[in-house]
Amino acid sequence: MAPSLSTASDSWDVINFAVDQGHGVKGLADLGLKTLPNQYIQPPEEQITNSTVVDDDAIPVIDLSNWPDQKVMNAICNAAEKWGFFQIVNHGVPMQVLERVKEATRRFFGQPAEEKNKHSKDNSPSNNVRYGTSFTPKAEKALEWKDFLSLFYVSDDEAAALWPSACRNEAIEFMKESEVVIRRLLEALMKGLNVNEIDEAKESILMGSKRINLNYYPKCPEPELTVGVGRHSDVSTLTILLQDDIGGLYVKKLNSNEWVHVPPIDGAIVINVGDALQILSNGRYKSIEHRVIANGSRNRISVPIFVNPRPSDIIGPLPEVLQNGEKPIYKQILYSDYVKHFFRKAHDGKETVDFAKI
Ligand SMILES: COc1cc(/C=C/C(=O)SCCNC(=O)CCNC(=O)[C@H](O)C(C)(C)COP(=O)(O)OP(=O)(O)OC[C@H]2O[C@@H](n3cnc4c(N)ncnc43)[C@H](O)[C@@H]2OP(=O)(O)O)ccc1O
Ligand SMILES: O=C(O)CCC(=O)C(=O)O
Ligand SMILES: [Fe+2]
Repeated sequence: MAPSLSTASDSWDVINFAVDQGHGVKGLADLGLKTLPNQYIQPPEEQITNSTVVDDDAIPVIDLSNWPDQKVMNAICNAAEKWGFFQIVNHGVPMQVLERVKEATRRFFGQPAEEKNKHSKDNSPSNNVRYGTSFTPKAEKALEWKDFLSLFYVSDDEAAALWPSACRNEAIEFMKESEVVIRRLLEALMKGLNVNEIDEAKESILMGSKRINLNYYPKCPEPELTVGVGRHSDVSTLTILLQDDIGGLYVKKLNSNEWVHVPPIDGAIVINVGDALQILSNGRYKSIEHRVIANGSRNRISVPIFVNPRPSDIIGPLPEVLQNGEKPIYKQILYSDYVKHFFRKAHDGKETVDFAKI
């Protein structure tokens, strides 16, 4: 049972309640706490302050309505090189699909903790379905103010058997409806690297597996002391991110200490390059650090689809990128080793990609 607000202000086991019993930060927020539990207080250097945020610059917004258009393809490659992040509009994924998956996310997290916790690491019958809170609580010095459901796609049959019914159909629909645009983006990015055909092997490395996460950031007491998600880059090839209208995602500008906000645009999808594509492109396309603030007045949701190599793929700089004598800066690595390395430690900015450096 959840503690009362008066119990909550005494010393009680926050970790046991939020992590082990599966109440998550939503459970903490529902208690109406007035102060942030100590376990969520981030060190000052990780707290997000206005001093490093700039508002005179923004990630590109790219209109895909005239596909295929060389100018648009160039804009995609330039954005991937200079920002690692961009937004797309007129992308072809129907608005109703986007609305349905956002609604399903709210429905899943609106359920009682006992229901959500059936999908926790300890209770889920499969590693492919995981409900949790923060990022990797056992390895973190300070927790993050976020609950998540992470769904690794294997097949429709497996999803029908294992994914939570509160959001299963909508999550699959979003994944399927975004396939065309994912392929287009990857084709454009590959052309920019002199890869003119995506054969079977490249298809596996670029988009052989997918994971969809549903993220829930409840409103937070003392939001300035914590983070929604700490500084990290994604380990994917590309991430297709749907956010609601609240805002709070910040992206680090290349070669600087400045951060820019990613403003919510109705109907837009945020795209970012992940570590796998940075490695495949030998550093040409940038997997950029990003983070999410906690919000003191409203709940926020987001739904990233991580497009990845298959776990069994070996990834390294593509031969086409090295054909003119360019030196590889990354070694060949087994993708699942890379991902395990990422998941076993707390968020630490761009450190993960060093694991693959020569
Ligand atoms: C959650 O908050 C996040 C997430 C992110 C994610 C960003 C991405 O880019 S996700 C894309 C990742 N790529 C893939 O999923 C495709 C490839 N998949 C694999 O290689 C494997 O499925 C695997 C992920 C490595 C799992 O392999 P398995 O053999 O089953 O290994 P395990 O022992 O189960 O897991 C290893 C280790 O990782 C932890 N873990 C696994 N899955 C998740 C998950 N979805 N979320 C969090 N942690 C996970 C697991 O607990 C294990 O750690 P232990 O300490 O328990 O050993 C970005 C930002 C966020 O805030
Ligand atoms: O919630 C967001 O806007 C971004 C979340 C994120 O970076 C992630 O899940 O990898
Ligand atoms: Fe991310």
